[in-house]
Amino acid sequence: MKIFPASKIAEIDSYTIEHEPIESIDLMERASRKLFKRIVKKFPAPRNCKIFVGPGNNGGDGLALARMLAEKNYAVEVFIIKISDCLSKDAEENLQRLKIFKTVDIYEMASVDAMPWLFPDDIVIDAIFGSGLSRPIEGLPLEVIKAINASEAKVIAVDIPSGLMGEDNSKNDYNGIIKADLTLSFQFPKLAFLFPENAQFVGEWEVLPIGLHPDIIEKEQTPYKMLSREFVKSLLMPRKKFDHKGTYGHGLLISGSYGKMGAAILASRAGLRAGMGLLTSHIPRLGYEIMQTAVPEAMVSIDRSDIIFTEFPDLNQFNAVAIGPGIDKKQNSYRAMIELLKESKVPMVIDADAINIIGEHPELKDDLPMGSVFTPHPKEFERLVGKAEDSFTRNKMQREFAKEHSVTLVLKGAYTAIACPEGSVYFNPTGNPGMATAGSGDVLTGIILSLLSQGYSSKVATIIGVYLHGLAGDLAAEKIGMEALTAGDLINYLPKAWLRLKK
Ligand SMILES: NC(=O)C1=CN([C@@H]2O[C@H](COP(=O)(O)OP(=O)(O)OC[C@H]3O[C@@H](n4cnc5c(N)ncnc54)[C@H](O)[C@@H]3O)[C@@H](O)[C@H]2O)[C@H](O)CC1
Ligand SMILES: [K+]
Repeated sequence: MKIFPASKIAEIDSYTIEHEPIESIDLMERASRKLFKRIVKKFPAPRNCKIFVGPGNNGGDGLALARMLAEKNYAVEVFIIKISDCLSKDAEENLQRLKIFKTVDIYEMASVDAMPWLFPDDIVIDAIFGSGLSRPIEGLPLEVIKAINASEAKVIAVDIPSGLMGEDNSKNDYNGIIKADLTLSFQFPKLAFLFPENAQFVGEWEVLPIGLHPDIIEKEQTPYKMLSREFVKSLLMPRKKFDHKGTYGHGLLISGSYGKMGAAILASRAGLRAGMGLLTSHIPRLGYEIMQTAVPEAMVSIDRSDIIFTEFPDLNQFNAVAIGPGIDKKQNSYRAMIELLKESKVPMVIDADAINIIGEHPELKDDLPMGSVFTPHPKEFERLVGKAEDSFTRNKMQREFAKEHSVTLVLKGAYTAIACPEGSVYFNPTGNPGMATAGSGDVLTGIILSLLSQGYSSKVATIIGVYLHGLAGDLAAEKIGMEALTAGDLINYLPKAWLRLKK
């Protein structure tokens, strides 16, 4: 699913109005009907609804919704916040349509003194500003937003919480943003919903399709996309009858050190479960028996060092390489890393301390093999790319890094973001907080290595890998809960994740 910047939404709207064709007031009616149906489904017993309305079409949606709820016998009060002298054309039309309902009290709020008391059982509908917001909120609407946020009422935001910018909130005033319990977004999520610091405003969010024109959605370009099962499934290569293990490639995994052999085991097991034909695990000498016992399917290559990574086997036999899980960043590992980057001609996954080594020695960035994939968590990202004060800026830095170095750069977290060399960013919807556990990243590295070895491009291997990893986490959490989930469970649920993905 594409995610468009707020600035493009008016364009998509106008195209729909002209080419469907549909009157703009009818498009508003269709959108509001979707809101109405969703709200009634969520709160089937009529509740007191207090609807706060702004001057634009977001306010128009609120006014149309008020009429629909009143028809269904919900107790509705409408508060039109006096922000400008007139309402938008369609909002004005909906105000006239609403006035016919004598059961609905309509108040014009010229000052915050007219703010009603909000009870915990009330439903507050936030229809103050939508995608047309152009600057931080001040004055009367700011006071109203603060009062709503101070209440215990359930808050439902129409399209986007008022005050939140669709993308860049780096200069916003956080006091002037509605804190919604539920956000019902028209047709697409907004980019800002995917950033952790905005979760306090967005609450849960859902997308309501409102029938915007498919041609313009197809034609209009955007760098931001949300992964879906259908899309990820369409990227899979089918297995054929006469395939043999050579068909699915041979991966080299460089991992483990003294005290961290678990990372090597997890990444190796995950790699095999993700379908690679052959795996060679290169580990320090102390890990030999551990690996042979825990992962009998893996071949083992032994480092001359007992405890760390200092060398690697002949690379010619491998289709892909991964380095990082559980390695250390000792001086000798850094030296071996210089050689590895120079010699490798196949795509590489670079994770954990391998990222930190490059972060500490930025000149290594000039030797990255084509098709490299980086998988940092936020702290490793900071060491590699730099510090950002907010997620939008971080996302921009991520995109620029991916482009400049021609790499795929994953930023792990809720809605893991995958930035590709050509400038696009894919956000992943699978996964849950149960996966915030030791070894989860090692499993991801193993999976991506496995897919690269099987011949998927770096971009596709990363997309499938990230999606599958999160899906395994979701299936595991469904069965055993989030608290008890460990990285090993992610591997155990990989088979089910594959089946669900291919269903
Ligand atoms: N395609 C769709 O998704 C549809 C969306 N609908 C709804 O329309 C709004 C967008 O409406 P728009 O009129 O463009 O913008 P707003 O309602 O957000 O209001 C903008 C209004 O306010 C002024 N303004 C902007 N920022 C400020 C500010 N900080 N302080 C004061 N005033 C401000 C601006 O100049 C405008 O006058 C979308 O979110 C949906 O809810 C349609 O109903 C259906 C199709
Ligand atoms: K809103």
